[in-house]
Amino acid sequence: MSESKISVKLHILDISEPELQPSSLSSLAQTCKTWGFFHIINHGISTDLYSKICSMSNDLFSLPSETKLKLGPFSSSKTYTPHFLASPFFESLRVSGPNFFASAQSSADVLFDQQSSLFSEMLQEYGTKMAELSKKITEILLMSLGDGFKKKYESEFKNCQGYMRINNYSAPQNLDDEVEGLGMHTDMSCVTILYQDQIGGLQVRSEEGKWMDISPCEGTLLVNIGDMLQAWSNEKLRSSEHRVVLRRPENRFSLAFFWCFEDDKVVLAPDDVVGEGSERIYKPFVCLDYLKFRENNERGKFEKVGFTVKDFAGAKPQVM
Ligand SMILES: O=C(O)CCC(=O)C(=O)O
Ligand SMILES: [Fe+2]
Repeated sequence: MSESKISVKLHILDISEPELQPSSLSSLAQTCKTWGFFHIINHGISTDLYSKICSMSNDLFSLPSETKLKLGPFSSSKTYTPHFLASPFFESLRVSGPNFFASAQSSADVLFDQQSSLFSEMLQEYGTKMAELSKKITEILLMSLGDGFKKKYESEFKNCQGYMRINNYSAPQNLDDEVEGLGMHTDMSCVTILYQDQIGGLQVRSEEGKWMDISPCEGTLLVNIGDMLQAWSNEKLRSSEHRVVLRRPENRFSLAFFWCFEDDKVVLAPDDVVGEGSERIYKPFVCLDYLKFRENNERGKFEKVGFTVKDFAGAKPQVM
């Protein structure tokens, strides 16, 4: 499967800057149209918080399968995705906002014998910070679309909600070649903020269909555009296909935060976003209907995707 070990060079956005230069905004817009991925620096999350969450996550995923399976996918809580659903190497735990503490604690209560709120407190802190960052990032992305778009935050994005997935990739044995840890997919979010550890393996698919590595870069977080924002921006922002390949006999840890429209939001690119003389690429659709489509469709299922928002709401029929 080894196709490419070429790393892509992505725009780096300093999120602490109070005012961005027009050149920085236009470079961001270009990156988002071409790759849909960029790095952020000075995000204010300490390495200490990541080490702690990573170590807690190790404890959690080391529990026996029977214990973890009490959380899903066939239990009522469905917060746990076991091995073999997305890939033999992938498992994850979902923690939902806005009350990340309560969500994490309800999983911790099932998993751990000893009562402790440390895990949930950390995830509450992380979730809150990620929600703040997501708001800031969305506003900057709106500004990158052009003058006057920032004000759309209030009317369109103020009810966005976040959830996160703690992802654990187990170490592949007998590595002659790389293996797929997480199959090709697009995210269903508006934006995703991703922390990946130093193992590497995340890849983005170029517009020409070539897989490019996104190498870990210490101190940065990775942001990518999801399907909701691709549709809302009439493809001025791209939701790129990505995947994870495993090349090293080591465990890999990542933490993905998804910032999404509320379930009953009708996604429709505003006229001024579409622009005069351009066609609207997507028909209006209700967010939850798209999420269900992805969940229920064999070809659009969870991480294994060939079927996304364009197939669901594209104004023109897709050539299959
Ligand atoms: O583990 C990673 O680096 C990527 C995870 C991912 O793409 C996802 O959870 O949607
Ligand atoms: Fe993803």
